[in-house]
Amino acid sequence: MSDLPEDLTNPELVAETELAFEGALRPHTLAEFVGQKKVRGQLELLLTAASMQGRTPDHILLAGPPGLGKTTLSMIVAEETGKPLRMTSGPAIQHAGDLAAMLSSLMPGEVLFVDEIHRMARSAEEMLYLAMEDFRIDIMVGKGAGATSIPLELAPFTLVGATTRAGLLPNPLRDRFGFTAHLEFYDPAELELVISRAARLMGFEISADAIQVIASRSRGTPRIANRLLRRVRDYFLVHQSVGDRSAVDAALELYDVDTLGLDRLDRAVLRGLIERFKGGPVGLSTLAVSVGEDSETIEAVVEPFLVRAGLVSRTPRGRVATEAAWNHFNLSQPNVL
Ligand SMILES: Nc1ncnc2c1ncn2[C@@H]1O[C@H](COP(=O)(O)OP(=O)(O)OP(=O)(O)O)[C@@H](O)[C@H]1O
Repeated sequence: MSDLPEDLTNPELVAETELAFEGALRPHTLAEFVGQKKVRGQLELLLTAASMQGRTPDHILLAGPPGLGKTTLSMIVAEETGKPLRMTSGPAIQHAGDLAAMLSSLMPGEVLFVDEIHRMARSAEEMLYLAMEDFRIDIMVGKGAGATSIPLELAPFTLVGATTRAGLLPNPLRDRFGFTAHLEFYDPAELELVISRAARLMGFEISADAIQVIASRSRGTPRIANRLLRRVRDYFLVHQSVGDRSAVDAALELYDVDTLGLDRLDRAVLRGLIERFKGGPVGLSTLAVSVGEDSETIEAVVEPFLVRAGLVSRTPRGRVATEAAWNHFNLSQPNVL
């Protein structure tokens, strides 16, 4: 059975039922997209220049933790260019043939979104280099000494790749993107805008200070903000409460969302760091093993927010719990000599 409080603040997990809800709240244009001012400006310039020259926009890599709007931005690129969008993901491309079939059926100008692009098969990656650069692929026919390659022209397309692990992409692939957008966690004021927009779309009243509380517990992530808002709306409905701060506090307490919005895994990592390793420094893989998770999840999903929240720092000797982390658990940091 799923543990609801844990799921609530995990931006990686998206239930089927949530997809329709997310779809309804997605902004459709760059102007509607809240926050990420720098990335918005960069994308706007890239898309406008391409449209002025009547060409397909350069390939775009969107890098950043889950739930910050990478899928949404890929949809916006398609909407802004007025072209169809084809969506797939790295794990779905396990053979070069899967990719060849998709690339050869693209319409001119189509936007191809590849989520988790760092998880694509190596053979497909190599095919993609040529496709991105020359809009061409080489199809191998036959086997062994008699094998020949037949070039196949492709319609020009824009690849939008999304990754939580830009560092894992091989250089030749990374270099073929005309632009890499690094999505940052949202600050509370931006999340307040995301939440008030979503509340408006969901058609319910909520006070400004209630919005503030939700924003402060959303881990800088719009997906979590929208999810908490949904639970708060349920609470308002069932308890027939007005959308004020005390009802929000009660709703979030019920779902065990702490004051910083930390989830079970965040807390396990922090507690492990403090209790088992006296606050560190400790290496990433040792820390991951101690909480029963793989290093990739800790590095890509858990750590970025803990670092950004000032709870963990990365040092050359390993991860260290900061004083704020000790304080969060009401523990006192031992004196470091
Ligand atoms: N800037 C934004 N303004 C308003 N809503 C946003 C914004 N960014 C994301 N959202 C909302 O947050 C939810 C998650 O966004 P999205 O699916 O684009 O994230 P993602 O980065 O692609 O996540 P993942 O990598 O896990 O697929 C969606 O419901 C979307 O509407």
